[in-house]
Order: sequence, then C-alpha cells, then structure tokens
Amino acid sequence: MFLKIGVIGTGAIGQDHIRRITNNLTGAKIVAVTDVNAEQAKAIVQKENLDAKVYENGHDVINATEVDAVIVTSWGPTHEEFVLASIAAGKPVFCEKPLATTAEGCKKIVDAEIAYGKPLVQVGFMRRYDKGYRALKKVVDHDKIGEPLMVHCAHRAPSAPGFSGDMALTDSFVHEIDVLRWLLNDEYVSAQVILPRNTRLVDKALQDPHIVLLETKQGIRIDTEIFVNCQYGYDIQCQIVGETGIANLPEPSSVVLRSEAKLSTDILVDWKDRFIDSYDVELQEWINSTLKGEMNGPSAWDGYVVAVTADACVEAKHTGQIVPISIPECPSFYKKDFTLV
Ligand SMILES: NC(=O)c1ccc[n+]([C@@H]2O[C@H](COP(=O)([O-])OP(=O)(O)OC[C@H]3O[C@@H](n4cnc5c(N)ncnc54)[C@H](O)[C@@H]3O)[C@@H](O)[C@H]2O)c1
Ligand SMILES: O[C@H]1[C@H](O)[C@@H](O)[C@H](O)[C@@H](O)[C@H]1O
Repeated sequence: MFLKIGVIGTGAIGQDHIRRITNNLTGAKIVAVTDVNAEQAKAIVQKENLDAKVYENGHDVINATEVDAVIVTSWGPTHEEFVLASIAAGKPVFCEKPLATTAEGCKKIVDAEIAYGKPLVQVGFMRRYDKGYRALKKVVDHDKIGEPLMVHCAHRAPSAPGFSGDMALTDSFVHEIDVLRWLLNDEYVSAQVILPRNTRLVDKALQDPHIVLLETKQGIRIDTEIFVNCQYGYDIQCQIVGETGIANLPEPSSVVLRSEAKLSTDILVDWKDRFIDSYDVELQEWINSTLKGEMNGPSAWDGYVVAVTADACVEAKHTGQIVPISIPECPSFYKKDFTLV
C-alpha cells in the first residue's frame, strides 16, 4: 500500500523531499505537484521520472482525488492557507516550518484541527529525528547528568541569502526553540535578546549575530548564539550542563586527518548535508504513521508554541527588555509523552 502524496512548492527543500521519497524511502509516491513556477514543477517531474500530474495551484493538489496526503514546501507566508485547506479536505499534511508566519495563524490551524477531531498536521522540525539530538535526549530522559541547569547553543551558517529583518530569529532560531523544549521536557517563560557587535560582512541594516537567552518553567537558562553569516561552516552546537555532568550534541562524523603537520576534521557547510539523515527519518516516520492513520511527529500545537516564543524573541530584540512568554495549557488533544526509551 502506497501513500499518494501531493507536493506544493518545488523549490530547494520541496525537490529534496520529492527525491528522498522517490529514491530513498518506502511506502509512498509523489502523484501530484505544483509551484507558482510551473516550469520548475514540470522539470522535477521529468527529472525524477515521476508519474505525477502538475496542477495549477495548491488547492487543486489538495482536492485532487488521487492525493491521500499533502506536503507543503512553498514559501512560509503561504503555509497557513494550504494547511487549513488540507484540514478542510480531511487530508494529512506535512508542513515545512513555519506552520504559519504568525502565532494567530498557527492558532487558527490548531482550532481547525481540534474542530475536525483528528490530528492531521505535522510540522517539519527535523532535529527531533537527528541521531545526535535523540542520543542527547536519552541522556536527559535517563537522568545521566542529573537535572539540567543550563544549556549553551550555537546556530551558525556560512551565509544567509535572502535573509531580512528578524529572519535569524523567525527562520533559523525556530529550530532551537522547538528542539530544546522537546529535549528538556519543559516550556519557556521568558526571552531576552542581546545584540553583539555586528559582523562587517552583512548589510548594516541586518543584525548578525544575536544572542538569545531563554528561561524555562523549571528555571533552566539557555543561551544561543545565532550567527548566520559566520563564513566558515554550518555548525550546530548544543551543550547541556547538568547537576552531575555535561552532555554535548555529537559532532557529525568526519575523518580525523593527521597530515602536513596538522590534525584536522571537515566542517559541513550546507544545512541540507548536516541534517540529511534526519530528513529521511522524519519523512519515513511520517509516511509510516500516516499509513496507519496516526500522527506522531511535531504537531500544530508545537508549531504554535514555537511561533509564540519566536514572537517574544522578536519583541525582546526590538525593546531590549526581558519579555515574558505565556504558553497556554496544552489541549488534551495534543498531550503526548516525549520521553525516549
Ligand atoms: N526544515 C528545514 O530545515 C528547512 C530547510 C529549508 C527550508 N525550509 C522551509 O521550507 C520552505 C521552503 O523553503 P525553500 O528553501 O525550499 O524555498 P524555495 O524558495 O527554494 O522554494 C519555495 C518554492 O515555493 C514556491 N511557491 C511559493 N508560493 C507558492 C504558492 N502559493 N504555490 C505553490 N508554490 C509556491 C516557489 O516558487 C518556490 O519554488 C520555507 O518555509 C522554509 O523555511 C525548512
Ligand atoms: O537557518 C537555516 C536553518 O539552519 C535550516 O535548517 C533551514 O531551516 C533554513 O531554512 C534556515 O534558513
């Protein structure tokens, strides 16, 4: 039995997901695609030799009778509309982050899904599927370093083409917002943003780097450096300081080279390579659970909590204040135990 998928948006990650579903994963095939750039949608159908129809717009994909489930990989501002339409059609939908560009938009999706009465939405927070983050979570869940007290993180990218305004927070830092609350089994209560000296290598109007300080309900303090024009590589760091020990996110595996009087290892430069395995695991688990009529991954509620937290970070950046974060009680519809065995 195959899950027949329609893809809305055949840009960078849309094409990647189409390729992995077609060539690496099992249990699904792409039967419909669309993009505002129709030529690009046609090109991927040809390139991957897909037996898929190219539709004029996302709504036609969602409503196509041959489509069982939808993947939304178009630009962020279009996600809300396509996710709401998928819920209205009663079809499972995997939506790349952000779920919606505003917390209100995410809340509308949460309300629509609850009203529909069955979970249909998964958000593309793939770090929860990364081997390294999963190993780190087991250390926390199995009490190997006592209670977590502090977390030090870095989210560095060589460059951020197309970034403007607060995208370092709303496009990049959102991954930490999601993965850290999952890792720590905790929620955020406040955010503060510190603006260090700006790199000279970006337009003066664009702040880079940022330091974000989050506090959780349990009083854990998290500091994250977000530096999206760091030049040297795509480098994701996470260190948890506990009562009795320290746990670090493992580095991606790489040959340790002793050569020419140097000891060296490569650093990845492309986000696609850093999380390539986790995208595979994420989508395979989504396909498997969707075929069983379940929805186990990051939910619309998680997408909403991330949006509320990101909004607080943006406010903290612009006001220089410590901004309280008030996350409403999680509806029972979405309550899950995330402990890893
Ligand atoms: N999880 C991750 O690590 C990750 C990585 C990259 C991108 N993303 C997210 O995925 C989304 C896409 O990012 P990308 O890098 O592929 O961008 P992209 O610009 O390469 O591709 C987006 C595509 O969507 C198309 N599009 C825009 N509006 C549309 C509409 N109304 N209907 C149909 N197609 C439409 C565009 O023509 C483009 O081809 C973004 O929301 C981004 O944040 C997530
Ligand atoms: O900062 C980038 C993140 O590190 C990636 O994982 C993608 O989500 C990309 O869209 C962001 O711009």
